Amino acid sequence: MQHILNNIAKEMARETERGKVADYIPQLAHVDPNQFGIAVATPDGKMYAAGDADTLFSIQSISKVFTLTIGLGKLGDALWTHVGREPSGDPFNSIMMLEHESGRPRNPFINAGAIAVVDAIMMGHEPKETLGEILQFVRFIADDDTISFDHKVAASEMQHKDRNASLAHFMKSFGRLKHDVDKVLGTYFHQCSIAMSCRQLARAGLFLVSNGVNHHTGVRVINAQRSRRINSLMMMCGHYDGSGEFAYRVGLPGKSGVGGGILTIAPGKGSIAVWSPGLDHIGNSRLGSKALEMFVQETGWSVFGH
Ligand SMILES: NC(=O)CC[C@H](N)C(=O)O
Repeated sequence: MQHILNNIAKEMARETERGKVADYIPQLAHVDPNQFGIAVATPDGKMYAAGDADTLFSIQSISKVFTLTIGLGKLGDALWTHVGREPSGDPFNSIMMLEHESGRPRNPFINAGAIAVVDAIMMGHEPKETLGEILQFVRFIADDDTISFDHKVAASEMQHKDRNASLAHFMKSFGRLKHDVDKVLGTYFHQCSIAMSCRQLARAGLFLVSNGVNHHTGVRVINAQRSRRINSLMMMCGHYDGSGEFAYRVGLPGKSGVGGGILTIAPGKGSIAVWSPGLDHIGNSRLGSKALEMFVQETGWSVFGH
């Protein structure tokens, strides 16, 4: 495994087409695109890593997997009255389908859906309390109390919130959001600003590898059925309108973020986190996807076989 990761990191270092760093969040535009990291955590407690696997990056939309897990824990199936679970085939920040579907977002991984989920888990609480809960959960699954928000990234997004604010106000006009729009957005931007390394992220994904149990800590996080369902959603919706392409090339549940990270789950085998800040036109990490494609080719870890 270590050999495979070293080879992938070496290949990626040679790449010249590295994609484009997200610049609509000015704080992310400063990130050096010449970075690449990969880490694999396995249920037997092993961790393999190569490249910039200890560098912290903004997990952005990968956080939507964690808030979905919290939301299902709090509301159970009632969460599905707030958000659907079908692939959108649209960009992550699209407003189009919201009107047709009366303000109920298609799935929890597009921005509108994640905003609806965070509104649901706030349940009358102040943003600070909800953020404390989200951070506590991420630290718990990653078994790492050093994980924190990057307040500069959150502030940068708040300053350039127009698109997400439009989505939120539009949903609110259908009576879909319970809380004040700015409070919901502030909470959403902070959840997206969580900074983690590939190693931390790979460990955080372990509970989805083993039917809800994190074998690193030995603790059951969710039940097996819920774990299976979250993985299905990641497979179908985790890369927005690039989800089909990711399934075709990699064949694993995965969730990307515009910080350039991708968390990928190989059920029963391991949790793989990759990071490279340059994005493709859809907003998914260009080298991250490429590295994962190489990884499944070498390991045969795709759920569809070699
Ligand atoms: N795809 C993403 O990672 C988008 C998340 C980002 N915080 C946004 O709302 O635009």
